[in-house]
Amino acid sequence: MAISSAIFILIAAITGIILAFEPISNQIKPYNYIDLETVSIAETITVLQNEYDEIVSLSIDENSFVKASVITKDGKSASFYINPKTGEKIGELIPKKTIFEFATNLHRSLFLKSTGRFLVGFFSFFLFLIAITGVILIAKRQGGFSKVFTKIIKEEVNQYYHIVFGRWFLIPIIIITLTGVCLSLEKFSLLPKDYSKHKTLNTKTTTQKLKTTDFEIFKNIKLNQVEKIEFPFSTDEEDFFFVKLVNKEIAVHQFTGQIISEKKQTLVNLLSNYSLFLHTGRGSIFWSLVLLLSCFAILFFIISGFSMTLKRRKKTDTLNNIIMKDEAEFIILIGSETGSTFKYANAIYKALIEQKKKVFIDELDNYTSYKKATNLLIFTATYGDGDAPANANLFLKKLKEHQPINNINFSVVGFGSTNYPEFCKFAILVQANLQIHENFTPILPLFKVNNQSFVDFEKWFTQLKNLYKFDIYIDESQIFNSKEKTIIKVIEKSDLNIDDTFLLKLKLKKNIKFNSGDLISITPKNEKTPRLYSIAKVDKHILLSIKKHKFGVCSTFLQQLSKENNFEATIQENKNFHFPKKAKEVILIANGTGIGPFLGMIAKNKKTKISLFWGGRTKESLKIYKPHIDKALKKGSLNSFETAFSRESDSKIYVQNVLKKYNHFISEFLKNGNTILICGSLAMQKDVELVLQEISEELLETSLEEFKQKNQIKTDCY
Ligand SMILES: Cc1cc2nc3c(=O)[nH]c(=O)nc-3n(C[C@H](O)[C@H](O)[C@H](O)COP(=O)(O)O)c2cc1C
Repeated sequence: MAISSAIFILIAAITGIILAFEPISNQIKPYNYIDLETVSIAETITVLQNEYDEIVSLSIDENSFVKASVITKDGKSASFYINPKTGEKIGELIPKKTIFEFATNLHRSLFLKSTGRFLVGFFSFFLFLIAITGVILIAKRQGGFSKVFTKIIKEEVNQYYHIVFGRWFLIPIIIITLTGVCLSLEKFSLLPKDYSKHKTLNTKTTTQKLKTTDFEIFKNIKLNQVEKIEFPFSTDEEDFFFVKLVNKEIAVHQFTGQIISEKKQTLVNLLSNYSLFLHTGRGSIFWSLVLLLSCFAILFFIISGFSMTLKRRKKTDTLNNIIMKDEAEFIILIGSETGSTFKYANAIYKALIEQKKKVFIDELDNYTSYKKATNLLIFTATYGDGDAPANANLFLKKLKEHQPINNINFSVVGFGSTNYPEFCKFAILVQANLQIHENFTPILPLFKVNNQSFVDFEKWFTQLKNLYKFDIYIDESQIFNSKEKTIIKVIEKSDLNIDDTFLLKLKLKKNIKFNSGDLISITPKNEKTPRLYSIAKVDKHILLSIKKHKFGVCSTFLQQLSKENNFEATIQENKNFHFPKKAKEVILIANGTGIGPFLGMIAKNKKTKISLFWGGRTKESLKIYKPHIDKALKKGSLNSFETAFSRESDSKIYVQNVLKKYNHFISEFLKNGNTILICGSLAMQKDVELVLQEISEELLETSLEEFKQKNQIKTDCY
């Protein structure tokens, strides 16, 4: 259905775009410079009678161009545009251009005559339904009808603009589709017929012959109310003037000027006139432009809609179970709407299968009983305003209906985004429902993954591995398209510094977009588990700050590389740890090699006031970073730099100790909605967060959680 309607709607939209130019190109012709409100019928007739032998008809079109059909003094019949004040011919009639003729036919009937007209009307109605259901979907995703016009969070370009344009063009599209349906119904004579007749108002009461230009009625009616005047065909008294006005038709006696009969416009006439105007934009450049933009919007909806569907299909069509549900020991259930959560669930599924585990994977809505299941892993996203995703609506109900056969250990991973007030709310609900169920036992606390962050996910994965003592790894290419693997060349390597740290400058062979804060994933030879390093982007290259661990396979491999060496890696976007756009002030906190991504953020900074806090062992530890810091301080891209050394004196000073001294600065900073980025060891992150928590509680009387919820605290710690 989607494809067939898309084809028809595509044709209608493209031809609609062409046709929108017709009224515009007509309107810009210079034939309507006289204000018709100032000219009466009598005036125009007077001048026409002087100029021509006979007048056949006079009409005013939608562009307010006055057209006269006359017999000229040399006996020829002619039609042209006139100046209604002087009767002069001012231009030839505009012939319909071939392109508009062609587009009109295709638009109206696809060159298929009645069948085509029917199809076009039918699909016009379809588009109306699509628009209405689209709004219902927006409401569902935004968390209710009252939120349809609230701020949209930009998750994905297609999805974002689908909603933005959806809001702007909803009303014009509804108008276009409904008027389209009306016009089709009219063509098939399905609108109520106009049976009304001329009502006789007067019969001739006087024999006095007046000059046409002396008729009171013609003196009183201005041209802006007139659509057409047909002049009497002969001098027979039974031949009248037929005057079609905007709101009625009248017959006027050709000798006395009396109104003989009139016919008021019916509702059906009015409807079809308005349908024609609203559907074609005739006579209005503004409305033609609205129609034009709406056609472009429809094209965009078709393209973005298909693109989203295909992407989702690709992500969700991948559940390939090799055993039946009742044989499985591990059950993986997914709650996902746009499909990204599937990638993670599938990666875990494959990892467990490699461990020769009996695993069954399914969507949350298919929850049922599982004869041999002892472990349940749930991965679920959250939608709307903390609601279940599309394939998980029924889960909580089904959980009550199906009593598990065995006792089951479970772990829930919530996928969500801190951009939404109800971060991972549905996962929280699932966790709570399982927790109070007597047959389910939690093996791990609820884990939340922000914006599909691989780093967040790995934290859960590491705990799962430790808990089950599994030697499993995730095939990253499942999560990050393996095509993205790229060759990387070493262009610079620093000497090994005092704490076995070093800097590595790398060049990408392919032109891949990345930012400071993104991750590079490197899998050493003969190894399966990839290692992640945070990237700094300096002079378009990658700068890594690495600590060589004594038995570290990857860090040793990287340390042994020399200039010009190549190796393979993938770049992973880590949106959660990008430098905030348009920020006035930012605080960066790091220890050890955690300073890495910050070197890139600082190097690129132009307008933001950055305060950097860094903790290391000794002054010597700073040596490899110092040139970058000094340059930035001098250039002004770094505002202040505070250090903490843990092995310089007897009293150990850590970065969190220095932060404490700046408590007032930090509290003001957070209060003003600014962002803090933290990078380095997990132990440091914990201690820093304790200090920030203290500052929030003591000086701001709130919890640090509030700032985390608002995405003011971004972390990348390992
Ligand atoms: C319209 C919309 C509403 C969302 N609402 C929430 C929400 O209330 N809470 C939350 O944590 N995440 C919310 N998210 C973020 C998604 O849960 C998150 O992007 C998730 O990773 C998507 O996974 P999926 O691709 O498997 O559906 C929302 C996303 C969209 C597009």
